[in-house]
Amino acid sequence: MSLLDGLQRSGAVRPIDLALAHALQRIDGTVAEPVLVAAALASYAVAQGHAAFDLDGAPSLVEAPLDWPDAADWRDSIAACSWIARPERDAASDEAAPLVFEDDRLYLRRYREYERRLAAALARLCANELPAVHADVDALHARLFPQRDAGAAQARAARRALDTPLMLVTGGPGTGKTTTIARVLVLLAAQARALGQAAPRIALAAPTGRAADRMAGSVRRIAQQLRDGGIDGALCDALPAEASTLHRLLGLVPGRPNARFDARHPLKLDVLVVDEASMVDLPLMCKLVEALPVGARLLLLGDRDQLPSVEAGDVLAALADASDATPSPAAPLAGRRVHLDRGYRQTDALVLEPVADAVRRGDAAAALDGLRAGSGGVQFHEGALDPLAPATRERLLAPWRRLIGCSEPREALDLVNRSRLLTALRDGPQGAVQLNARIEAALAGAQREPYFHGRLLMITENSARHGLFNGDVGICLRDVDGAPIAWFDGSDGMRAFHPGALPAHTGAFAMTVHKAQGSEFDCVWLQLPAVDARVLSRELLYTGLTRARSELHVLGPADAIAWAVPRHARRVSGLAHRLGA
Ligand SMILES: Nc1ncnc2c1ncn2[C@@H]1O[C@H](COP(=O)(O)OP(=O)(O)OP(=O)(O)O)[C@@H](O)[C@H]1O
Repeated sequence: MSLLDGLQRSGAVRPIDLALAHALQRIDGTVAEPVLVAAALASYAVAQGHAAFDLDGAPSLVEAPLDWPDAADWRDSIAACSWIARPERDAASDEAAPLVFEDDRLYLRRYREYERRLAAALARLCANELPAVHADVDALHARLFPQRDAGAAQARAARRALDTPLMLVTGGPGTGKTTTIARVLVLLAAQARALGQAAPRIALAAPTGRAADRMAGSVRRIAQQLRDGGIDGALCDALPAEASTLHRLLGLVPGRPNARFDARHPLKLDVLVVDEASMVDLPLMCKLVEALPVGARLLLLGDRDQLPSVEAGDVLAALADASDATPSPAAPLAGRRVHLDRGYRQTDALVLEPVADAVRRGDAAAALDGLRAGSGGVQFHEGALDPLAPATRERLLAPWRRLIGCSEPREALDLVNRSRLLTALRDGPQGAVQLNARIEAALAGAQREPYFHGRLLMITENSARHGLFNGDVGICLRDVDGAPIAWFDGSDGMRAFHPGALPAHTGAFAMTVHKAQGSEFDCVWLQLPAVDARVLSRELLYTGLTRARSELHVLGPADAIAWAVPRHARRVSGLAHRLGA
């Protein structure tokens, strides 16, 4: 049996990946079989979140015991194929070739172009000349960041942000990224005033609606604190009260490839702040940076230890690596990042840092010790494989049961958003689908209705027509006549939909950690699987743990910690290399 047949029979890759190989075979019967297989894998790699297929990575990309070609032979046959461009050998190599082989990575042309365009756009952005920081602004900086040891990294990040058009601020939850950048925006307003310019046009954006709402809420709170602290109100007015999703900002409509704003029709702003940058994928980051007008500033906030974007990328990690490169003309991002590592959040109860830090560092034994010690709001239900078992059932369901007596949509949504069951997997007994169904059955009780009072819903597709987007969460409530209505949060208040008219959606009491990226909950129940799975990674565990604000329950075998912590959810990408790392 040929390798291509073997790949097909294994069921490990998608029909569309094989279709690319078969199309190539039809066009040119002389294309060697290893090349056809590599083409299928280049397509499959993108679906797995990689920008390209790394030739040495076949066994870890495809879960099937196949006899992979010898790496050197594979390389040679790819290099000899006229359907694959080789820009390193021939800069003008065929623009029409569907695949590009570069740096030992095989790309679908489109993704190689996204990487190349993003690297070029970032280099252009970094080359923008900025006026020198005015003395008044330095004075205000000193006032906003009184030099205490604890806040020194924040002060440094803010000062650096003033004199660079691109700045990355990385750090875990509650390390003060938003606090720092909000003060930077006040300083930029002061700089414009000192130079006799109009106040800067500032936009706040994030990859998901929830993350955008959370950011806007934080910035509004910080603006008020600054006003209360005696900072000039006119400067504080420069802080936007709202934030939008990146899709809305760019005018990207589902199903249409082109954004309303792009390099030829740039965004009308001077400063763009993007939160949760770890969730931004390669195509979106490319479109975003290209759409910035000349002279604009970009401030990226994120936590590189979290899961990378679902779609192709791991852009934040690449940018962070590029910012750590030795300064040189080939490394435009060098020195443009500050990492904040001290947590400030007022947690009353939750002491998460020892466990989260151990996971981040890759120390499984320390993570397990921290979980077992179980102090400060962290509880490890060691060996528990079913959160609905008697030991935890009522504690898990209690906050959602309270919804029965609640008829006010916003109050109900706030209540239900306080607690969430997160899973590593989607399917199987410890997966989100089954657990959610069982929770719904327990809560619906006598109602036995699919859209029972208090059911939590999550939208799973983008629908511009409804103004509802993948990941939006809403609540079903019965109206006075007993008819079910689904309520979703909107910028103008709660919006009502007939459940039958909603775009694709699912129940959301239990959801995967992937779906919970960008959200936080007072209480998180994190169910780990009984058996190892490839999605179980250090980043997944870290992201799951850090969604909790005041109470965290981890359920699962101790082994799950040992499986997850050594495994990285890293992605194949050439972006850092293009930026001199
Ligand atoms: N230097 C500081 N001194 C005291 N408190 C601080 C300091 N910096 C931040 N905080 C407080 O810590 C909390 C978290 O800050 P902030 O929201 O800015 O963190 P973040 O890194 O943006 O968090 P997230 O990743 O969740 O968005 C806030 O309550 C803030 O007031």
